[in-house]
Amino acid sequence: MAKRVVIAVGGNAILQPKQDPTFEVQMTNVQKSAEQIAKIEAMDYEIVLTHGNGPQVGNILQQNELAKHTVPALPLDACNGESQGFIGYMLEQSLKNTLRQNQSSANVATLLTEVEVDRDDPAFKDPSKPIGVFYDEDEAKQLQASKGWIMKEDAGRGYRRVVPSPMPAMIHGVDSINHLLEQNIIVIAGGGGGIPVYQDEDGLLQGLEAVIDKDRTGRKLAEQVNADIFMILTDVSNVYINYGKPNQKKLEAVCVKETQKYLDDGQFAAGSMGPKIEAAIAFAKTGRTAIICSLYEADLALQGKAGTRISYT
Ligand SMILES: Nc1ncnc2c1ncn2[C@@H]1O[C@H](COP(=O)(O)OP(=O)(O)O)[C@@H](O)[C@H]1O
Ligand SMILES: NC(=O)OP(=O)(O)O
Repeated sequence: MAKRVVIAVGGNAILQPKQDPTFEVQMTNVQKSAEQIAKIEAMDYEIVLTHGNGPQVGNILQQNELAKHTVPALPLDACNGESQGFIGYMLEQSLKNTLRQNQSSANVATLLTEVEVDRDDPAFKDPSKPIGVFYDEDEAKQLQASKGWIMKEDAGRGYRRVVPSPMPAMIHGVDSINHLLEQNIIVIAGGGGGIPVYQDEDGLLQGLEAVIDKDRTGRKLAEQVNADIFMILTDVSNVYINYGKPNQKKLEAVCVKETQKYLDDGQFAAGSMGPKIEAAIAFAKTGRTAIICSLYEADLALQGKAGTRISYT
């Protein structure tokens, strides 16, 4: 029986911080990512693919704000939906073309995914999710004063606007995902962490203005579709301790207890590797394996030849 993997691709797979955020640039990046995902498909895995949207949803929000005097602005949950749609389109088309070239019989489907969160999640009072482009300190101060945006420093890379980022509690559409996987279809779901929603007093779904972390949603998705492996693809080959220092050491196979200790010791930056490690630990606690590795070594990592593997013991 084919093994099931949930793969979360990082922002760099779609747009790198210094790149111009044109559609063409993002499409070129996505095409390279699709070639890597197709290698995993060729290894006979059932694949659920999820992805970030921080730069894209920030840019959509800004487009809305700039045009609001002529076209009414959409709320952030609708912007999340837009970003799922256009990133899903780029991924789906690139994957279909690559699979066709590889003469694979697999197909691809993108699902718009709502994710339930707690309306009273404390994250709504403490925005922390960086979105959109980077600014220097002076620009950040000006934007904070003129537009009322909340600006925070993002992992040593500059200042960005931040929005609330509640925890994902329940992914919608898992039955559909399971059905598609059984039909040899790669499913793109939970993009941008999913569209945050809650159930109101009448049991009706309503959108919320927030951006969920895609690694957290990826982990939840992996649990809900009963995946064998949860994989986070990013722009470093491994997780390191003492990262960036002369004595940095790469982690290859680590258990939950050891990884938790490094996390508690502050080895993983809050806005970047920290959430990935938290998600990986949470998944590994279910007794299955989480992998963090480079997008370009994903196939090797699944064979145990690259990346960082986090297991319960
Ligand atoms: N301990 C660590 N080991 C490896 N990378 C780390 C560590 N701490 C921070 N990082 C940073 O995490 C980055 C990946 O996180 P992030 O930029 O959020 O990725 P993505 O956009 O791919 O989700 C790496 O480029 C690296 O600079
Ligand atoms: N939603 C989300 O986590 O996006 P990024 O990975 O691009 O920050």
